[in-house]
Amino acid sequence: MTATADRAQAVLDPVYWDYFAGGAGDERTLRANEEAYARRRIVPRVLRGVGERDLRTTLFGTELTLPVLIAPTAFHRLAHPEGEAGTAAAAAGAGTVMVVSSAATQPIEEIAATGAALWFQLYPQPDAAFQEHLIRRAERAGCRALVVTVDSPVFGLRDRDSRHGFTELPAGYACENMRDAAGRVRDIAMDAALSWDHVDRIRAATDLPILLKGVLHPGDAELAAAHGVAGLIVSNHGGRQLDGAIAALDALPAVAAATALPVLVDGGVRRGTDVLVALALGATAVLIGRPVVYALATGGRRGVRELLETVRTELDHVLALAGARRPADLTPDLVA
Ligand SMILES: Cc1cc2nc3c(=O)[nH]c(=O)nc-3n(C[C@H](O)[C@H](O)[C@H](O)COP(=O)(O)O)c2cc1C
Ligand SMILES: O=C(O)C(=O)c1ccccc1
Repeated sequence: MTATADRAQAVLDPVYWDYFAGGAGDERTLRANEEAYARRRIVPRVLRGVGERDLRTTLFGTELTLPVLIAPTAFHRLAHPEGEAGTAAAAAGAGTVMVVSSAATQPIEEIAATGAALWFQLYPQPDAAFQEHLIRRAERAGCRALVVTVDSPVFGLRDRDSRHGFTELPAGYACENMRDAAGRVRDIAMDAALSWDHVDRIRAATDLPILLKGVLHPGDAELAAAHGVAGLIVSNHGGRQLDGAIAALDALPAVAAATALPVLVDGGVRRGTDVLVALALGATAVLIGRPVVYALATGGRRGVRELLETVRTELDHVLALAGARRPADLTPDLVA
């Protein structure tokens, strides 16, 4: 991953690089996410007659060819002119799901035209009518799930962006999926007053499965199930929100133990071994954020496809070495 990050830094405007790469505060949580994987050691099983591996995973009725999704990240056109549609084309080619950010810089309909299986990420909006408008649009575009980000009651304080004065998209770019019924782009509202009532409201507004993204506490995992949520994403927003928050991987086991819902995790997943460790510790699948943006910046859709194929090859390989035929064979005893 380091090589791609370095190449991305070399091609990107330094302001955009810092936006993509950076985190909140002292970036402790940003670092902790990767360090948590680096700390784990795999305890492989031998002579299991594994044979050909099978990486397929089904999530809410969609079959993925590998248990690795594309995390929602903002502003893909700042990374590469192909933008979100380039990323989606790679997801389609690889046979996985792209979660499209609320802050995508292309219309969801254009992203969907690539044929990719899409989920739509939603910042819960205090204006109920506007929120319902956004949900309808995502549904009509064919999105198969809603990912409701709950770790952002306020926007994270990111020193790198403050230093650059990077507060909004440059001219010629817009959050195309934040248009209201009159076609005007609205700012993404973050609202610390939001509560579980709001989750209930979103649920009442759609039949799509709802995942909550940004859950770290097992108590919230229990509440989520009680509120009819379909799945969870254990995440600290890639260290961009609450600096000092627990590493995503460290939070995973307790969240997975607290609920029967499918639990996904993101933050710091860089290699096939990381995917193996996350699945062994209770995840049904993982999502990848920054590496996708870096691959898009350096190679457009082909770059992102290459990244996904590399992760697939690595995961297939380490499953064989650890004595597992399929993701479901991975259990916590395989990780020390
Ligand atoms: C540049 C950037 C933009 C992001 N934008 C969003 C967003 O719009 N919505 C969201 O829910 N998460 C967003 N995230 C968080 C990612 O979905 C994900 O949680 C995180 O990047 C995973 O960590 P990783 O980058 O270490 O893989 C963003 C992350 C980055 C790096
Ligand atoms: O930068 C982010 O992490 C992010 O989530 C976001 C939220 C709103 C607008 C743009 C990006």
